[in-house]
Amino acid sequence: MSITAKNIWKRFDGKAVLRGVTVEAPTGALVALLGPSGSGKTTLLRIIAGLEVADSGAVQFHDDDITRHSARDRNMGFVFQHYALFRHMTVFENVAFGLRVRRWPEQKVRDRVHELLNLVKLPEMAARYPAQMSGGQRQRIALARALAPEPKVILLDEPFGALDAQVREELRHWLRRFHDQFHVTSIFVTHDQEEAFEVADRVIVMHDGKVEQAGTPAEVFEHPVNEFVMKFLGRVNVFQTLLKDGRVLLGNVEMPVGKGAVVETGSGKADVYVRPHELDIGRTADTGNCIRGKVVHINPAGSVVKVRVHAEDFGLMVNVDISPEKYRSMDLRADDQVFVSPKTAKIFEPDYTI
Ligand SMILES: Nc1ncnc2c1ncn2[C@@H]1O[C@H](COP(=O)(O)OP(=O)(O)OP(=O)(O)O)[C@@H](O)[C@H]1O
Repeated sequence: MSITAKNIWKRFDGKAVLRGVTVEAPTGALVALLGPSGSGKTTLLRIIAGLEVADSGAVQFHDDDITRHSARDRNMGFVFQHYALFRHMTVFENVAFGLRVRRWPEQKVRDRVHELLNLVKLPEMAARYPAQMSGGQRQRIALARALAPEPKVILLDEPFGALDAQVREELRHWLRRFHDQFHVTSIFVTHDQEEAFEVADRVIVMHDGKVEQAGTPAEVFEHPVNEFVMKFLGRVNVFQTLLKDGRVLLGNVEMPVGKGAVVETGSGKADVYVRPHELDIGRTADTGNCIRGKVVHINPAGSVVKVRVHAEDFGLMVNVDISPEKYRSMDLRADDQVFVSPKTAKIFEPDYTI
């Protein structure tokens, strides 16, 4: 069952927090709403859930307009950041709650609760109370509870936000595998880019009450449509360059931005974006087209080695990511002189100053 929110507007106290937002979660997809705090993700999710009313716009369940349906009639499951489990009820009763509200017969309730506890791999927890479980286990039970009444859509609002990094990562993989098994259409709110990319089939990047870009994780990461998306989706160096005669120059260094109207016809200043892994580093100025600098810091922890280089000629810090092999073979240290060359670069609309 696909779900669509069309041209949603919402104001709080006169301030528009959603400004004509359209999003779609195709049948069986796991879609992430990704954006910084205050971009309107939760408000949009609550409107889809029927917990908040939009000023204008429509919510559709497949081809049915459900804009005026109550939250209860929408039959969607929710999982929130802060464990929404009832403290005074056992795990069994928590999972059974939505079924009892719907007056399921007792035997069906029992069968369904046990089925779900098996699904979330916590069958032995039925008699426990929420306080007797870890945060990660509680969120799995919260998901079991949301799934119990067989909803067509699951809405998750920062479900792992309150957990520590390691548990969060485990739960992400778990959620992804879980989703691959059951394919319930799901919308997942997060402000964590890594989380969105690891879990979702589609990512919708929101900012300031609008959708900036929607697509697969690879599409939005590799082809960001604007500066906001570029900056939001990972670390990036921003170079202030000059457009001149079809060239994009940082001093004498030409930025390999490819062809396009901006470069062909533009002049004046323009920001150019280069991800740390799109820069090469060497001890000599082999290509000639490189930025001279001094290594100020090296962080070798992780799958890439993060090198910070001070480019004196331009008065800027440049972040370069290199492989551990390259780091070892160069025997790179702080204070070494290096030459940094861009392998590829990206330019958006220029900031004309003429
Ligand atoms: N009930 C409300 N009354 C007034 N303002 C609200 C209400 N709910 C949300 N807002 C405001 O709407 C804006 C969007 O909030 P929302 O919670 O949707 O953003 P978000 O992207 O989910 O942020 P976060 O990641 O911090 O939860 C914020 O400026 C917030 O203060």
